[in-house]
Amino acid sequence: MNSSPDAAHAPDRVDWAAYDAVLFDLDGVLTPTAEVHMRAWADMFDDFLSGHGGGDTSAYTERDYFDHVDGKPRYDGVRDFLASRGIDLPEGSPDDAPEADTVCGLGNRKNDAFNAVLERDGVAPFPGSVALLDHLRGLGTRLAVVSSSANAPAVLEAAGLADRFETVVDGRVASEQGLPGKPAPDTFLRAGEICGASPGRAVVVEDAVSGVRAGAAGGFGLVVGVDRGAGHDVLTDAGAHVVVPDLADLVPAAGSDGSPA
Ligand SMILES: O=P(O)(O)OC[C@H]1O[C@@H](O)[C@H](O)[C@@H](O)[C@@H]1O
Repeated sequence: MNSSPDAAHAPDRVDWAAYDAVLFDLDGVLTPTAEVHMRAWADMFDDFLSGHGGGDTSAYTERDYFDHVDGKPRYDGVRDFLASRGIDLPEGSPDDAPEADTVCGLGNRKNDAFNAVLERDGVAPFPGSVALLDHLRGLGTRLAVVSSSANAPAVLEAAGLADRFETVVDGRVASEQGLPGKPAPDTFLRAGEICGASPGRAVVVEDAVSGVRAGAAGGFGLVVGVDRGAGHDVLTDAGAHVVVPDLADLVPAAGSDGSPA
């Protein structure tokens, strides 16, 4: 990138050819599934809070999602939200039944709700994101998905995007390899390594504050925030160099960078 951060990071000036790899978050970046996660979390927490005695049981809001849950691995989201309300539940274990009032039980309850919607409605990717993927494929850029979700492979499959990426570092891979989840940078660093790109030559694309923080903490060459509700300024403050409402805004016009759009 050139020396002036503002000019260098203006959406129409992103020089994709300056990077070896682009590391995409999935839910809310490539597919509208962040909304499905959001709905499933809200249904589960509404139900839980209405029947719980201690701590702050006031209504769960969209702000709670963005501040405490968005972009984090499943049980981290449950734990961080409950902590924000002063509610202490036993951790339990991933095998817990969805009815169990444990951190894992609540996470599993939400996961069942998420999968029911995915199965019922399917998912279509954001057209602007597909346009950017097409552009990057034309440039030969190496592409990865870095998602906190253990459901990432199923979502990619359902969206018809499974064959677009060289690697998928998802929630399951992270726990198998002992990698801390977002906002720690480790999952992005791992994907960059697999794609043979140093952090300075890789781009992180994220819609969640926790994910943007991970990109900033990893020292990536460019951190793109996609504002699907977290807020432009919030994403900028978390460390995004560029914030756009849709990735179509980052697809250069045909021929402007020597490649087809
Ligand atoms: O699908 P899983 O494994 O429960 O992952 C949870 C998280 O996955 C992320 O990709 C979403 O953006 C989060 O907001 C969500 O809570």
